[in-house]
Amino acid sequence: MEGLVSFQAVPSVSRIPKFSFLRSLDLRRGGNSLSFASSSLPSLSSSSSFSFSIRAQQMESKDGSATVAAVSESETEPNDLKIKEWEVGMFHNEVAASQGIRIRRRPPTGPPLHYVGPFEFRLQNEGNTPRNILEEIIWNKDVEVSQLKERKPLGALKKALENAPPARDFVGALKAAYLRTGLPGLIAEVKKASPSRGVIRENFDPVEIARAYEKGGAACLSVLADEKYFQGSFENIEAIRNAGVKCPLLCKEFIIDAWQIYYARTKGADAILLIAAVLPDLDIKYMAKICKLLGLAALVEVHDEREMDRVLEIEGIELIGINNRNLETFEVDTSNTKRLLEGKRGELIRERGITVVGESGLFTPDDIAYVQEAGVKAVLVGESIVKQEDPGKGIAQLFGKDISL
Ligand SMILES: O=C(O)c1ccccc1NCC(=O)[C@H](O)[C@H](O)COP(=O)(O)O
Repeated sequence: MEGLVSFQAVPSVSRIPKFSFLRSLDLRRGGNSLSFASSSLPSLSSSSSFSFSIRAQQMESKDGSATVAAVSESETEPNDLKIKEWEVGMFHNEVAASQGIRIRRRPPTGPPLHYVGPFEFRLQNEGNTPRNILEEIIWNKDVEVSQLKERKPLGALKKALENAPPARDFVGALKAAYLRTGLPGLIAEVKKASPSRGVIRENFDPVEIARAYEKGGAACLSVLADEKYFQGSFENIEAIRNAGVKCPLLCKEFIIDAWQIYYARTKGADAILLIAAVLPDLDIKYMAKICKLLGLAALVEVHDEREMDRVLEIEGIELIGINNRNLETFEVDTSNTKRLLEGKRGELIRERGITVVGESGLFTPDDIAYVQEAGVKAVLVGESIVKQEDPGKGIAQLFGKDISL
């Protein structure tokens, strides 16, 4: 029988995926679909649903089962590396899913093809398309970073660190601003465009905007590095730093690889962003350690209670951002900041002296007062100030007074 047969399967074996099952796969008919039996199926979270397509001559026995047996090593060899890469990606996704992370990492080249005798298998991961904008950004970042890493290996970056300007105290600058003004320290964002708003500022000169922010009383700056979705760049960070702007700089990038942290430092960044919706706990721990080593601050961003609880479990976190924007849906709700700082969580944060940053959707003095009342000592603001003709004056409007004095 020639044709395309596909079926859904939700394997429950919990361990690192191994593809030895390909060497002996037993396919059985179950109703109008096919089911399979194997003792060594890849371990997947219960939410994952994998469809297997089989395009081949199907051998059927009388009871409706089809058995694919014993494929030699030499037949699988060309595909082995891809399979391994895919396994690692799947394992990462499984760990992430167990921590409530919905953002999956990109399958390296799509799922690998498997040739088993006359059979050809492709494991398809729900069509291999990102499920939301954040996932799409992360999948693109994966490709981008691997290309950049080839051009500038970590060894070269470590060497370049010797010529990087010294890291400045990002958290210290926020605390000093709070003490000086009695208002949340401002991280003013140098942001040309965003996926939710499109182009926010047409005549975009990053250095001019950075200078205006500094003059207007910003404590620190956040500079978008992502090119594809935000029209930012690492060169903007470098240009602002080289122009002599004194405010410490946050590299606003989607960090998925420690390499990016070193890269940000070589460009003059003083802080980086770690997004809990994207990074499993171990990655956050590991990356926060690298930041310490390089003298960088790590702003760990959360959006919901589960992410906040995960981050509070990690020792040594000094700076937490609460994003009011849901990065999967773009929905903005400033009451998110308040909700996440209520009760035990707020107590723990105060006890530990963690600085909390209220992020996104802040437009008016009332918005600032609202998140300050909720417990933040800093705010991260982009759109409302960057779109003003004079972004420095935009700051005065946002706070309802001149905070530069
Ligand atoms: O801003 C977006 O559309 C966006 C989409 C997907 C991922 C991240 C995104 N933004 C990052 C931010 O959270 C904001 O740039 C930052 O908090 C400032 O927000 P705002 O003051 O609302 O510009």
